[in-house]
Amino acid sequence: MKKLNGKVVDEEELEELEEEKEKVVETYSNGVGVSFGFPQPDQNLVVGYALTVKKETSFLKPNFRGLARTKGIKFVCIDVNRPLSDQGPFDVVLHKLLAKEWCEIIEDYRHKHPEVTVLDPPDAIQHLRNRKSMLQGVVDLNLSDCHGKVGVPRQIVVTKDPSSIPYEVTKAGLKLPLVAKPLLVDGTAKSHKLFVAYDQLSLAELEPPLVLQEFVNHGGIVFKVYIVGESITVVKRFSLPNHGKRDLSKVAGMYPVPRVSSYLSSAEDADLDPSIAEHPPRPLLEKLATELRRRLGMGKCQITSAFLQSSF
Ligand SMILES: Nc1ncnc2c1ncn2[C@@H]1O[C@H](COP(=O)(O)OP(=O)(O)OP(=O)(O)O)[C@@H](O)[C@H]1O
Ligand SMILES: O=P(O)(O)O[C@H]1[C@H](O)[C@@H](O)[C@H](OP(=O)(O)O)[C@@H](OP(=O)(O)O)[C@H]1O
Repeated sequence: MKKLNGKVVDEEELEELEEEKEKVVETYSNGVGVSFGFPQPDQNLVVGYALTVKKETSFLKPNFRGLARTKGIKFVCIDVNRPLSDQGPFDVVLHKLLAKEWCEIIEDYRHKHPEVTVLDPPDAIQHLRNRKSMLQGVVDLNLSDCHGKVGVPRQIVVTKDPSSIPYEVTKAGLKLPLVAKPLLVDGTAKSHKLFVAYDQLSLAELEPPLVLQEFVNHGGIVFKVYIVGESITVVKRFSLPNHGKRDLSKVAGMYPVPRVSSYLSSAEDADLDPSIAEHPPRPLLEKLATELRRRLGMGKCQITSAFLQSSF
């Protein structure tokens, strides 16, 4: 463990943050249409934030703070060791801390300060902490007549006894290769550690709780779709390459997947086959956004050019 800006971070986290600092980052947010009452530039809006060091570093970058300042938005760090009501006043409280005690503090604050926009109310995002429940709103989407379809890869959840995984996979009829993902999503590096498994036996080496998802060939590109209020932003990222039937007979074992589609993997300027690189059609995105807003109140999803057999 080491200290950064007075906060304790583990070695892996620190390494990631330092790597990140060296990279030039583009801000792709256009801020258009954000619906929770952003002020005109001559007004002031105070956003209190409570974030991990990792999130503060990746999100509150100097260029983003600068852009916000020009729009009259000021970010103020919340001291989690002091009562929240003694701080501020805030127009917005932005937080991504998951501890139970913190969630209770935030809920209490929301009730005492209904005039403050809390992003996000813990109850509203609870289902996003689990890779099974986060897909629930997508599983039963019925987007007919809008230039595509949206679905979820076939998957099972394994909560215990890794030695039973090969049996469970056979029982569910899942086809190899499989993508193994930690079930719980808590913002740690561990929760983003994915593996691709090419044979049944190696599956027993995995550490539950996890989801095992069929690998969906999609041409090595994903589109991340960010929906905030009325605004829909699509970015094109590199992804895992297709696997062929022939490769499969030669490959065995389990392979860790790096953060293959992070913002460092932008494919915006790559020279790609138009059949995989063209953005998903606007009517599909708009319908998807409408449905996600209705069901979840917000949305971020990933879709591929095969649009869209899958949303992972
Ligand atoms: N079922 C799948 N079939 C093929 N590739 C997949 C599948 N699931 C995930 N991937 C690949 O792995 C990447 C990461 O998957 P996922 O988004 O589920 O994990 P994550 O840790 O939340 O990643 P991110 O930080 O990019 O949001 C995807 O962008 C995609 O490239
Ligand atoms: O930057 P994009 O491509 O949108 O991917 C995000 C992931 O989807 C999020 O899950 C990451 O947040 P968490 O690490 O808190 O889960 C988030 O982590 P970050 O905010 O620390 O960059 C990103 O990696």
